[in-house]
Amino acid sequence: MAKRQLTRRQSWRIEKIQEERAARAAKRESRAVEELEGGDLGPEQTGLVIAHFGVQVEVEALEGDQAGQIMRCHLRANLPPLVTGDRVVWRSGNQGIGVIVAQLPRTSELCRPDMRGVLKPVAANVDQIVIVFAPLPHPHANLIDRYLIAAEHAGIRPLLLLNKADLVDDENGAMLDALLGVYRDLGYPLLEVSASQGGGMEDLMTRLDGHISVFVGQSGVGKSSLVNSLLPGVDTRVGPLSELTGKGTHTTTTARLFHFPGGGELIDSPGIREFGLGHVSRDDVEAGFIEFNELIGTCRFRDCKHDREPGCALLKALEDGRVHPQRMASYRHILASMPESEY
Ligand SMILES: Nc1nc2c(ncn2[C@@H]2O[C@H](COP(=O)(O)OP(=O)(O)OP(=O)(O)O)[C@@H](O)[C@H]2O)c(=O)[nH]1
Ligand SMILES: [Zn+2]
Repeated sequence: MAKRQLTRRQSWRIEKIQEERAARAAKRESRAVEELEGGDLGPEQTGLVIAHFGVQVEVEALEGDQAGQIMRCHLRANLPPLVTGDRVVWRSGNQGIGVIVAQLPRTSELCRPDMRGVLKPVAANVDQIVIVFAPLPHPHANLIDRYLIAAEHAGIRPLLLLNKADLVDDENGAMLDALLGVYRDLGYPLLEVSASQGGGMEDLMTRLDGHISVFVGQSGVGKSSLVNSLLPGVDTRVGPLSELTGKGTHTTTTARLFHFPGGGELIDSPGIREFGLGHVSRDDVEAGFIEFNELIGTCRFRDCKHDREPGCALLKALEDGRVHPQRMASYRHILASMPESEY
């Protein structure tokens, strides 16, 4: 989509129109739900939201004869907003359309700021963030640390994945070893693969099995290549079949859940691939540096900025080699990039 500068007034009007549209859609929805509920509904069963389209969702049945089947569902009124990955209770209606009657508790939420800057969940129950990097484009420790902070903040385990292992050579080898060493020492799981040459992909599949994963990372590191090789024959850019034309519609915004043939699930969307450090506080940043955990709160001054204060536990740990200089630099860089008010 082309980016245009909108005036405040224009964006306000667009928002207004969108709100009115949403209100009309909600009204139509509630009539549809009433109609469905007036008819014969199947028993309550659990399902998994695999995609989300405005006021309706696509649900995969998790139990019984219908397990694995996908059904378009309306939402009963007063349900909280659902996102891809949500587990729900639903009932099937006639004509292959169902009704969601309840949302089951989430174990995690991935959030992104919406157009107004308000944090909104975009995926639920993700339990593994695969942070992809490569010899090329040149990996930035700082960016990896930002993803790690986001993962720690969301309470989701990270997996560091070096792709394009085939491009490791004498020139970049030492730099990559040093980079990987820092994270290995911190105890983060690490894997080296090559999406194009196939090396390490079996290990990756094993790591994906039993998890709902998302792939994140800088543009060009090979996320599409990885996903395409793990989901052969699936066009992840194609949305649901349009009822009118029967052709796939390209949905670029909503997240979709895919099953890896080797086990495990992927939730993917362009938005999720760019998922980064949204709105976090100084405390969140500190909590994201897991090696700081036992040090924070032990500085001489309660409001220590760990800059040059005497009796600073972090500076002492840096001096003793318990905190890696690269991580300390990264921590400072991230704090410096945050608005003053967050301090
Ligand atoms: N040598 C090598 N090249 C790879 C590998 N994986 C991907 N590439 C190449 O890296 C380039 C970028 O790959 P993409 O899969 O488009 O990267 P991406 O992370 O999805 O990029 P965005 O779509 O911009 O976010 C392409 O030219 C791929 O062919 C690999 O394992 N080895
Ligand atoms: Zn300090």
